[in-house]
Amino acid sequence: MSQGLLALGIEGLGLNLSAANIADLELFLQEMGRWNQVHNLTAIEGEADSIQLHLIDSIAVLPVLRQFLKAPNPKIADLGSGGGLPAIPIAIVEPEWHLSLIEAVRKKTAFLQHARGRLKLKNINILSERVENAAMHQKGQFDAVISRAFTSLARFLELSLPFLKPDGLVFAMKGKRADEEMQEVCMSDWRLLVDEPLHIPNLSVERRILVLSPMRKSHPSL
Ligand SMILES: C[S@@+](CC[C@H](N)C(=O)[O-])C[C@H]1O[C@@H](n2cnc3c(N)ncnc32)[C@H](O)[C@@H]1O
Repeated sequence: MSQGLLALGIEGLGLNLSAANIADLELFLQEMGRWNQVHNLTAIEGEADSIQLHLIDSIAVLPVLRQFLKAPNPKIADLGSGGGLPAIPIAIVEPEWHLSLIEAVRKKTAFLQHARGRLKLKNINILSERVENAAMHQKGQFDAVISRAFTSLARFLELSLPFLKPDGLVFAMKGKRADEEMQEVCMSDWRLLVDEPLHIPNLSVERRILVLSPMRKSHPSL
């Protein structure tokens, strides 16, 4: 087992990760690093540990997801998945959950397909298209929609709505602009269930998770 993620304090998240989980997370990081050099998948640069910190950031939301997603095999859509964050780390740690990764840029979805094969992940599905398009053929199918660094909160909520089952929830991973972004959301359309700070070991920037449910319980065109 590599010391990389352990040294960065991944165990401090209290997720009870197995040795196999950590090995798979490390393998994902290696593959991402390798593809990044050639294909410039992410804008992540600089300090050697930065990709690891993005991964830890992605799984720090798991306690909140576990608290709300009680069905045995919840279906989750990750909008604007990029190089697979947060969906791939979540899929590694929660093999019974089903994740659909929606990403418009083909070189990114080529990497996601590669990672799926390399990690033998049977619980992810990759949609190489725009979210707006995927919404038309995936209506009302998801227990949850999540995103990280995708778009403004108001736009994310608007794009999420068609994907949600009647009791579906939206999980927004946000930074310090969350309050500003909340101002743009029409709160007669959405109920804010959770707004919690996330503590990410070794990451000083502010992280928050917002959980919202739509007031209108199903999409009008369902
Ligand atoms: C800043 S990246 C974040 C990627 C990843 N979620 C992360 O946290 O590293 C935003 C991603 O959203 C994708 N994207 C933006 N608008 C999109 C749309 N309408 N449909 C699908 N993907 C989109 C971009 O191609 C890009 O990969």
